[in-house]
Order: sequence, then structure tokens, then C-alpha cells
Amino acid sequence: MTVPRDAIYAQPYSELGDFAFDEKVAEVFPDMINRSVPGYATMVHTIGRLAGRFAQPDSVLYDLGCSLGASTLALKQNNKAPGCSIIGIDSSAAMVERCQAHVDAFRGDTPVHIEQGDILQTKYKPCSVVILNFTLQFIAPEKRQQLLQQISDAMLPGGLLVLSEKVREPETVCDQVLVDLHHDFKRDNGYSELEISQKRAALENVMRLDTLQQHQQRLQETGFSQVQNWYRCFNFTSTFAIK
Ligand SMILES: Nc1ncnc2c1ncn2[C@@H]1O[C@H](C[S@+](CC[C@H]([NH3+])C(=O)[O-])CC(=O)[O-])[C@@H](O)[C@H]1O
Ligand SMILES: O=C(O)C(=O)Cc1ccccc1
Repeated sequence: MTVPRDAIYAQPYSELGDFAFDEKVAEVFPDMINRSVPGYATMVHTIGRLAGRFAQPDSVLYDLGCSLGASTLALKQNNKAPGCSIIGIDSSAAMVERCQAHVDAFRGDTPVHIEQGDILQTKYKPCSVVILNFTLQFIAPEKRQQLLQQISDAMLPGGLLVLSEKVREPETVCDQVLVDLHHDFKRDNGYSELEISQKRAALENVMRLDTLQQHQQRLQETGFSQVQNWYRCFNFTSTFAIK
């Protein structure tokens, strides 16, 4: 199957609205995320490996902000614990519409339920694995602690959270180098200067970045006993935390 190419910001917009996970984005999302996030495939693959190791019998595995279900599918293909269910949640109707069919197209023993909903309003069931793969960065900064506390409160001892985030560096020279290297990565993947600058402007109000230190501190404050960054390329990171 050919993946439709992302050309959303290829033409100049006279009025550039805020970036939204709408029909247009859902349509090209696999191409967009692969050409925009260095190491995305590695992170999704490793999420599967980590879930296979930490899933506990008779518990829920959550994929929060599941989009088209790439990480949900990694959970389905790697879970070996009996009696589990996988729940993927996303607030975007366009994503959720496509996600269930995508995940159902692949084999796996664990039942998967995809729901449209706000992860801030979700009542979490006892869980052993929770994935936030580039989702927390789209939650209002003042609500991030509360969300992680809700997740932590529902998590079984020994449970695993994977938190992948684009981060900023407190030191401005280093931050600029990393941002430039990411833009080079996007150029190398065929995005034009116009596409890079328009998307950047569209994301400004909706994707607010913390530093890796802020994320790690928040995880400790919300009850995770072990916090380990396991991936980094430029300003893209992934951390696992154990309850
Ligand atoms: N409050 C919210 N409640 C539920 N969903 C939300 C909320 N806010 C944003 N989202 C959803 O979070 C997802 C973020 S994308 C995740 C990629 C995926 N994890 C992947 O592994 O492919 C990351 C990116 O595009 O950089 C979108 O689908 C939003 O609709
Ligand atoms: O494209 C970017 O510049 C990003 O920072 C990553 C991204 C990928 C997909 C949707 C939103 C942001």
C-alpha cells in the first residue's frame, strides 16, 4: 500500500491556523510523522519490546493519544501476559475512525478497544503499561502533572510508563543547534523551507515543550520510583518510568 505524502504546508497560507489533528492530517499522518520525527520507528518498535517485558496478567495496557495506532499495534504484537486488554484513546475523530480498522488488520491475542475521548477526563482502570508517545506535549502545561498523577494512581506496582517527547534545552545555544539539526533532518526528508517554517508557526501555540529535566522531575513527583531516558536524537527523546 502506498502512503499518501504530506504536503499540508507546501503552499503558502494567507492565514495560518493552529495545527490540529483533523481529516487532512489523519490522511497523511504516517508519512508526516516518519519524515518529521527522527527515530520514530525505533521508538515504536522498542515500545513493543518494553510492553512485552512489563505487562502484567489481567491488567490494562493503555496507548494515550494513539493517533492511527502505531504504538497500540506494537502492544498487540508483543503482549504475552494473559487476561489483558489494550485500550487506545484519542480525542481526534479523524484518527479514531481509522485507528480501529488499522489495528484489527494485524494478528494478536490481546483484545484492542479504540475510544474517542480526552485523556484528561478518562477514569483509568488498573494498568501495567501506559504509553504517551508524543502526546503529553499537546496537553496544556498546567495539566501535565494532574494527568501523570491520574495515570500513576491507576498503575500497578512494577508498572511501566513510556513518555516520548520533543524537548527544549534550557541553554539557548545548544537548543538552537538541536532545532537546526532537526530542520536539516526534515530538509533531508524532502520538506521545503516553506513547509518547515509554516508547520513550525502552526505548532507554536499547541505544542509547548518542557525540558527533559522537567519531565523527569514530574515523573518522580507523581510516584514513579525509577526514571530512565533510553532514546535521544536531537530534541526528540523517550523515557521509561517504573511505578
Ligand atoms: N487531550 C487529549 N486526549 C486524547 N488525545 C489527545 C489529546 N490531546 C492530543 N491528543 C492526541 O494526541 C496525538 C498526538 S500524536 C501521537 C502519535 C502516536 N502516539 C503514535 O505513536 O503514533 C503526536 C504527534 O503527532 O507528534 C494526536 O492524535 C492527538 O489527537
Ligand atoms: O514536525 C515537527 O516539526 C515536529 O515537531 C513533530 C510533529 C510530528 C507530527 C505532528 C506534529 C509534530
